[in-house]
Amino acid sequence: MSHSWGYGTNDGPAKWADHFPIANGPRQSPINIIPSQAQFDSSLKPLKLQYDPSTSKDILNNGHSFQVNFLDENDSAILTGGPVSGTYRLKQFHFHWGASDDKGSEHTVDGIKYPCELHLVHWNTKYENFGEAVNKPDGLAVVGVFLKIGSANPRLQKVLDTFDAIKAKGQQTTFLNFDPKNLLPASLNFWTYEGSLTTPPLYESVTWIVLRDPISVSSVQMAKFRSLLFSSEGEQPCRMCNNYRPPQPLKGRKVRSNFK
Ligand SMILES: NS(=O)(=O)c1ccc2oc(=S)[nH]c2c1
Ligand SMILES: [Zn+2]
Repeated sequence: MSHSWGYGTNDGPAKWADHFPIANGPRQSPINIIPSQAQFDSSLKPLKLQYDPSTSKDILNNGHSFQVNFLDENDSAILTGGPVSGTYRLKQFHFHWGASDDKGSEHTVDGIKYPCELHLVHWNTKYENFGEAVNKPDGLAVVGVFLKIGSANPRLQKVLDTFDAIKAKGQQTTFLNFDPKNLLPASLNFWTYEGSLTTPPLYESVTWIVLRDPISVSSVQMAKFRSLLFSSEGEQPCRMCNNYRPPQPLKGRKVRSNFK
Protein backbone atom coordinates (compact mmCIF):
# COMPACT_ATOMS: atom_id res chain seq x y z
CA MET A 1 0.00 0.00 0.00
CA SER A 2 1.67 3.25 -1.07
CA HIS A 3 2.14 5.56 1.96
CA SER A 4 0.48 8.98 1.76
CA TRP A 5 2.93 11.88 1.97
CA GLY A 6 2.62 15.62 1.51
CA TYR A 7 4.14 18.97 2.38
CA GLY A 8 2.40 19.66 5.70
CA THR A 9 3.72 19.61 9.26
CA ASN A 10 2.75 15.97 9.83
CA ASP A 11 3.55 14.47 6.39
CA GLY A 12 6.11 16.87 4.90
CA PRO A 13 9.81 16.56 3.92
CA ALA A 14 11.02 16.35 7.55
CA LYS A 15 8.90 13.19 7.99
CA TRP A 16 9.58 11.43 4.66
CA ALA A 17 12.50 9.38 6.05
CA ASP A 18 10.02 7.55 8.34
CA HIS A 19 8.62 5.62 5.37
CA PHE A 20 11.29 6.35 2.74
CA PRO A 21 14.67 5.89 4.47
CA ILE A 22 16.54 6.74 1.25
CA ALA A 23 15.59 10.33 2.16
CA ASN A 24 18.91 10.30 4.07
CA GLY A 25 20.81 8.67 1.18
CA PRO A 26 24.06 9.75 -0.48
CA ARG A 27 22.59 11.35 -3.63
CA GLN A 28 19.42 13.18 -2.61
CA SER A 29 17.87 16.17 -4.36
CA PRO A 30 17.44 19.09 -4.53
CA ILE A 31 20.71 20.81 -3.59
CA ASN A 32 21.99 24.34 -3.14
CA ILE A 33 24.08 25.12 -6.22
CA ILE A 34 27.16 27.26 -5.50
CA PRO A 35 28.33 28.49 -8.94
CA SER A 36 31.86 29.34 -7.71
CA GLN A 37 32.29 25.69 -6.59
CA ALA A 38 30.93 24.14 -9.81
CA GLN A 39 33.55 22.65 -12.13
CA PHE A 40 33.50 23.68 -15.81
CA ASP A 41 33.67 20.44 -17.86
CA SER A 42 34.59 20.99 -21.52
CA SER A 43 33.74 17.36 -22.28
CA LEU A 44 30.02 18.00 -21.65
CA LYS A 45 28.18 17.92 -24.96
CA PRO A 46 25.60 20.56 -25.92
CA LEU A 47 22.20 19.71 -24.47
CA LYS A 48 19.79 18.66 -27.25
CA LEU A 49 16.04 18.89 -26.56
CA GLN A 50 13.88 17.83 -29.52
CA TYR A 51 10.18 18.04 -28.68
CA ASP A 52 7.34 17.31 -31.13
CA PRO A 53 4.37 19.35 -29.76
CA SER A 54 1.92 16.73 -31.04
CA THR A 55 3.09 14.42 -28.23
CA SER A 56 1.43 16.50 -25.49
CA LYS A 57 -1.62 14.62 -24.18
CA ASP A 58 -3.28 15.95 -21.03
CA ILE A 59 -2.84 17.92 -17.79
CA LEU A 60 -3.52 16.42 -14.37
CA ASN A 61 -3.75 17.64 -10.77
CA ASN A 62 -2.06 14.72 -8.97
CA GLY A 63 -2.53 16.14 -5.47
CA HIS A 64 1.14 17.12 -5.09
CA SER A 65 1.55 19.33 -8.18
CA PHE A 66 0.06 19.38 -11.65
CA GLN A 67 1.71 17.69 -14.59
CA VAL A 68 1.46 17.78 -18.37
CA ASN A 69 1.76 14.23 -19.72
CA PHE A 70 3.29 13.25 -23.06
CA LEU A 71 2.95 10.27 -25.40
CA ASP A 72 6.22 8.40 -25.00
CA GLU A 73 5.85 5.29 -27.24
CA ASN A 74 8.44 6.64 -29.70
CA ASP A 75 11.35 9.09 -29.93
CA SER A 76 9.25 12.17 -30.83
CA ALA A 77 10.16 14.14 -27.71
CA ILE A 78 13.70 13.40 -26.57
CA LEU A 79 16.74 14.64 -24.66
CA THR A 80 20.23 13.73 -25.86
CA GLY A 81 23.69 15.14 -25.25
CA GLY A 82 24.59 17.17 -22.21
CA PRO A 83 25.81 14.84 -19.43
CA VAL A 84 23.86 11.79 -20.63
CA SER A 85 24.66 9.02 -23.09
CA GLY A 86 21.85 7.50 -25.09
CA THR A 87 18.33 8.81 -25.56
CA TYR A 88 15.88 9.90 -22.90
CA ARG A 89 12.15 10.34 -23.66
CA LEU A 90 10.00 13.16 -22.24
CA LYS A 91 7.32 11.71 -19.96
CA GLN A 92 5.88 14.78 -18.20
CA PHE A 93 6.63 18.20 -16.86
CA HIS A 94 5.45 19.72 -13.56
CA PHE A 95 6.26 22.56 -11.19
CA HIS A 96 7.03 23.34 -7.53
CA TRP A 97 6.13 26.69 -5.97
CA GLY A 98 5.72 28.67 -2.73
CA ALA A 99 2.94 30.37 -0.79
CA SER A 100 4.61 33.71 -1.60
CA ASP A 101 7.01 34.97 -4.26
CA ASP A 102 10.06 34.75 -1.94
CA LYS A 103 10.21 30.92 -2.01
CA GLY A 104 9.11 27.89 -4.00
CA SER A 105 12.04 26.50 -5.98
CA GLU A 106 13.66 23.21 -4.92
CA HIS A 107 17.17 23.91 -6.12
CA THR A 108 18.67 27.15 -4.84
CA VAL A 109 21.60 29.17 -6.21
CA ASP A 110 23.99 30.62 -3.61
CA GLY A 111 21.11 30.10 -1.16
CA ILE A 112 18.67 32.11 -3.31
CA LYS A 113 15.18 30.65 -3.72
CA TYR A 114 13.16 31.37 -6.86
CA PRO A 115 9.33 31.53 -6.62
CA CYS A 116 8.90 28.46 -8.82
CA GLU A 117 10.79 25.64 -10.55
CA LEU A 118 9.81 23.64 -13.64
CA HIS A 119 10.87 19.99 -13.99
CA LEU A 120 10.90 18.27 -17.40
CA VAL A 121 11.11 14.54 -16.69
CA HIS A 122 12.76 12.17 -19.21
CA TRP A 123 13.44 8.41 -18.96
CA ASN A 124 16.32 6.40 -20.42
CA THR A 125 15.21 4.34 -23.42
CA LYS A 126 17.69 1.59 -22.51
CA TYR A 127 14.80 0.58 -20.21
CA GLU A 128 11.39 -0.60 -21.39
CA ASN A 129 9.37 2.29 -19.96
CA PHE A 130 9.24 4.99 -17.26
CA GLY A 131 8.20 2.49 -14.56
CA GLU A 132 11.26 0.33 -15.30
CA ALA A 133 13.60 3.34 -15.48
CA VAL A 134 12.41 5.29 -12.41
CA ASN A 135 14.50 3.36 -9.85
CA LYS A 136 17.69 2.76 -11.89
CA PRO A 137 20.80 4.87 -11.20
CA ASP A 138 20.83 6.11 -14.84
CA GLY A 139 17.08 5.90 -15.28
CA LEU A 140 15.96 9.54 -15.47
CA ALA A 141 17.19 12.93 -16.67
CA VAL A 142 15.28 15.91 -15.30
CA VAL A 143 15.77 19.41 -16.69
CA GLY A 144 15.14 22.07 -14.03
CA VAL A 145 14.17 25.60 -15.07
CA PHE A 146 13.85 28.47 -12.58
CA LEU A 147 10.99 30.96 -12.83
CA LYS A 148 11.76 34.57 -11.81
CA ILE A 149 9.19 37.33 -11.11
CA GLY A 150 8.99 39.71 -14.07
CA SER A 151 6.72 40.23 -17.03
CA ALA A 152 3.83 37.83 -17.56
CA ASN A 153 4.81 34.76 -19.56
CA PRO A 154 2.31 34.23 -22.43
CA ARG A 155 3.52 30.67 -23.12
CA LEU A 156 3.09 29.70 -19.48
CA GLN A 157 -0.36 31.33 -19.54
CA LYS A 158 -1.54 28.55 -21.89
CA VAL A 159 -0.90 26.09 -19.04
CA LEU A 160 -2.49 28.29 -16.38
CA ASP A 161 -5.64 28.72 -18.49
CA THR A 162 -6.47 25.04 -17.88
CA PHE A 163 -6.48 25.40 -14.08
CA ASP A 164 -10.22 25.87 -13.66
CA ALA A 165 -10.62 22.33 -15.06
CA ILE A 166 -8.00 20.74 -12.77
CA LYS A 167 -8.57 22.68 -9.52
CA ALA A 168 -8.89 19.59 -7.31
CA LYS A 169 -6.78 16.45 -6.83
CA GLY A 170 -7.50 13.81 -9.47
CA GLN A 171 -8.97 16.20 -12.07
CA GLN A 172 -7.53 15.92 -15.59
CA THR A 173 -8.23 17.56 -18.95
CA THR A 174 -6.96 17.26 -22.52
CA PHE A 175 -3.96 19.42 -23.34
CA LEU A 176 -2.87 19.03 -26.98
CA ASN A 177 -0.20 20.56 -29.18
CA PHE A 178 1.80 22.21 -26.45
CA ASP A 179 5.51 22.69 -27.16
CA PRO A 180 7.55 22.54 -23.93
CA LYS A 181 10.44 24.22 -25.76
CA ASN A 182 8.41 27.40 -25.27
CA LEU A 183 9.09 27.10 -21.53
CA LEU A 184 12.88 27.15 -21.93
CA PRO A 185 15.20 30.16 -21.66
CA ALA A 186 17.26 31.23 -24.68
CA SER A 187 20.45 29.72 -23.28
CA LEU A 188 20.79 26.02 -22.45
CA ASN A 189 23.77 26.67 -20.16
CA PHE A 190 23.41 24.25 -17.25
CA TRP A 191 24.76 22.77 -14.04
CA THR A 192 24.59 18.98 -13.71
CA TYR A 193 24.94 16.50 -10.85
CA GLU A 194 23.77 13.02 -9.86
CA GLY A 195 20.69 13.11 -7.64
CA SER A 196 17.23 11.79 -6.89
CA LEU A 197 13.51 12.30 -7.24
CA THR A 198 12.60 15.23 -4.97
CA THR A 199 9.35 13.53 -3.92
CA PRO A 200 8.74 10.09 -2.46
CA PRO A 201 9.81 7.42 -3.33
CA LEU A 202 12.98 9.63 -3.61
CA TYR A 203 14.76 7.08 -5.85
CA GLU A 204 18.40 8.00 -6.55
CA SER A 205 17.87 7.71 -10.29
CA VAL A 206 18.13 11.25 -11.65
CA THR A 207 20.81 12.98 -13.67
CA TRP A 208 19.92 16.58 -12.88
CA ILE A 209 20.37 19.24 -15.56
CA VAL A 210 19.55 22.62 -13.98
CA LEU A 211 19.49 25.54 -16.44
CA ARG A 212 21.38 28.63 -15.29
CA ASP A 213 18.96 31.18 -16.78
CA PRO A 214 15.38 31.60 -15.53
CA ILE A 215 12.22 32.23 -17.51
CA SER A 216 9.79 34.96 -16.43
CA VAL A 217 6.52 34.67 -14.52
CA SER A 218 4.38 37.51 -13.15
CA SER A 219 3.13 37.77 -9.58
CA VAL A 220 -0.42 37.47 -10.91
CA GLN A 221 0.52 34.25 -12.68
CA MET A 222 2.11 32.92 -9.48
CA ALA A 223 -1.16 33.63 -7.65
CA LYS A 224 -2.92 31.45 -10.24
CA PHE A 225 -0.62 28.50 -9.35
CA ARG A 226 -1.83 28.92 -5.76
CA SER A 227 -5.48 28.63 -6.81
CA LEU A 228 -5.00 24.88 -7.28
CA LEU A 229 -5.88 22.52 -4.42
CA PHE A 230 -3.98 19.64 -2.79
CA SER A 231 -7.43 18.34 -1.80
CA SER A 232 -10.04 16.40 -3.75
CA GLU A 233 -13.46 17.80 -4.67
CA GLY A 234 -15.76 17.69 -1.66
CA GLU A 235 -12.89 17.67 0.84
CA GLN A 236 -11.92 20.61 3.03
CA PRO A 237 -10.11 22.82 0.43
CA CYS A 238 -6.32 23.03 0.95
CA ARG A 239 -4.46 25.44 -1.37
CA MET A 240 -1.61 23.88 -3.35
CA CYS A 241 1.58 25.77 -2.46
CA ASN A 242 4.94 25.20 -0.72
CA ASN A 243 5.13 21.88 -2.60
CA TYR A 244 8.94 22.00 -2.60
CA ARG A 245 11.58 19.96 -0.80
CA PRO A 246 14.43 22.02 0.71
CA PRO A 247 18.06 21.48 -0.38
CA GLN A 248 19.72 18.25 0.80
CA PRO A 249 23.35 17.53 1.83
CA LEU A 250 25.79 17.34 -1.10
CA LYS A 251 27.73 14.47 0.57
CA GLY A 252 30.83 14.97 -1.55
CA ARG A 253 29.12 15.16 -4.95
CA LYS A 254 30.60 17.32 -7.70
CA VAL A 255 28.48 19.82 -9.59
CA ARG A 256 29.68 20.41 -13.15
CA SER A 257 28.83 23.19 -15.58
CA ASN A 258 29.01 23.46 -19.37
CA PHE A 259 29.86 27.18 -19.13
CA LYS A 260 32.65 29.23 -17.51
N1 LIG B 1 10.29 16.31 -8.69
S1 LIG B 1 11.11 15.33 -9.63
O1 LIG B 1 12.33 14.94 -8.95
O2 LIG B 1 11.31 15.95 -10.93
C1 LIG B 1 10.24 13.86 -9.93
C2 LIG B 1 10.27 13.33 -11.21
C3 LIG B 1 9.61 12.13 -11.49
C4 LIG B 1 8.93 11.50 -10.47
O3 LIG B 1 8.23 10.33 -10.50
C5 LIG B 1 7.80 10.14 -9.25
S2 LIG B 1 6.94 8.76 -8.83
N2 LIG B 1 8.17 11.16 -8.44
C6 LIG B 1 8.91 12.02 -9.22
C7 LIG B 1 9.56 13.22 -8.91
ZN1 LIG C 1 9.73 18.01 -9.50
